[in-house]
Amino acid sequence: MFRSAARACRPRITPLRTAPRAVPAPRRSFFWSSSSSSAAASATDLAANHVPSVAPDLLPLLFGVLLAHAAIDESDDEKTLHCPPWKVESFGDKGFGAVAARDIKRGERLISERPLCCWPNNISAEEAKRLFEAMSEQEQAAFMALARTDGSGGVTNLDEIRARRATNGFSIPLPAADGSMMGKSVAMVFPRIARINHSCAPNAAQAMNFITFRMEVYAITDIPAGTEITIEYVPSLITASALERRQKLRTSFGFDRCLCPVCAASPAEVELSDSRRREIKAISGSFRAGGGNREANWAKMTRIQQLLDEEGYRGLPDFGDPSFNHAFAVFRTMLSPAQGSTPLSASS
Ligand SMILES: C[S@@+](CC[C@H](N)C(=O)[O-])C[C@H]1O[C@@H](n2cnc3c(N)ncnc32)[C@H](O)[C@@H]1O
Repeated sequence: MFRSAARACRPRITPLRTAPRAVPAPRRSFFWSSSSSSAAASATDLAANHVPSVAPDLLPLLFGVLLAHAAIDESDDEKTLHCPPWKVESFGDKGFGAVAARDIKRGERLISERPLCCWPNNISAEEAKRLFEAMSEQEQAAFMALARTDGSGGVTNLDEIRARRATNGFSIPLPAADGSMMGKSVAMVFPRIARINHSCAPNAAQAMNFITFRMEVYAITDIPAGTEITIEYVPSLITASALERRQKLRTSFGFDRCLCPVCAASPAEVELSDSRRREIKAISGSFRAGGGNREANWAKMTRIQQLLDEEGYRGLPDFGDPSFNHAFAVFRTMLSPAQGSTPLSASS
């Protein structure tokens, strides 16, 4: 199952789309006693982005209503909703994969897709069967058409339903009402996105949009027509050696041998890649110890970026440390200033 959710499926939390109705200024009436001004003020506060108290047995119904009415992002067009710019082709040992059907520009959204199912991460065979049987025939057919891994990792010896869920599911942390992550993750399967294979130097990235309840995939490089579109399944691979990545992919997905260009390169190139990733790990880890002046830190970040470039890694890396991830994202923003301006220097 995709474990990349914590970073790559990072939900984009934005305020509720439906603007709350303006609450009139409290007026004295027989509803409010003269001593109720504080109650009136807190009611005004509540109206802005309030999550109502809901009786538990109404939750499934309300969730269904919210899903049915969740607005489509205005920038979603028919293509990203229904017809992604890729063809599904066979890639031999990797099974099927997604190939760009036309030239794709960096930053393009390739798809915006609702999950086929949204299930607990760990379920028994009986529970999986029950949930599967509750799906429509069309949903069941789409689900069963997906790949199932028979590899040697964590997804062996599973029944047909759970094996498909494990091979194709994203484990997605749910956001809390205040925008923080609740820590509880659920498994979601997106039938078109599920055809995208993994790469340790991907050209696309995925993110869950909880407003539309759709997974979105973006190109992070230009992707020429005929090129395979890939995403990263597991977080923090940028600091892992080929062997460590193999172990992580085996445990999470049951595929033993990553056939991406980084892992399938010659032994000498793999060794070079390992040494770059070791250095990235060492430098990013050195920030945890704290200290260092701005110039030294800038130099370290610059070195990491150089190593990433040599590695052909175009995504925003997950170093396994949220605060360093954030610092590096800020560094990247400073590296690519608006056109026409001068990059900020270490001393500025
Ligand atoms: C979500 S599916 C991807 C689509 C799948 N190839 C298909 O035929 O539908 C994940 C499975 O694809 C295969 N796969 C994906 N990326 C791979 C890679 N880099 N190397 C080898 N196999 C890969 C593995 O069997 C993995 O369990």
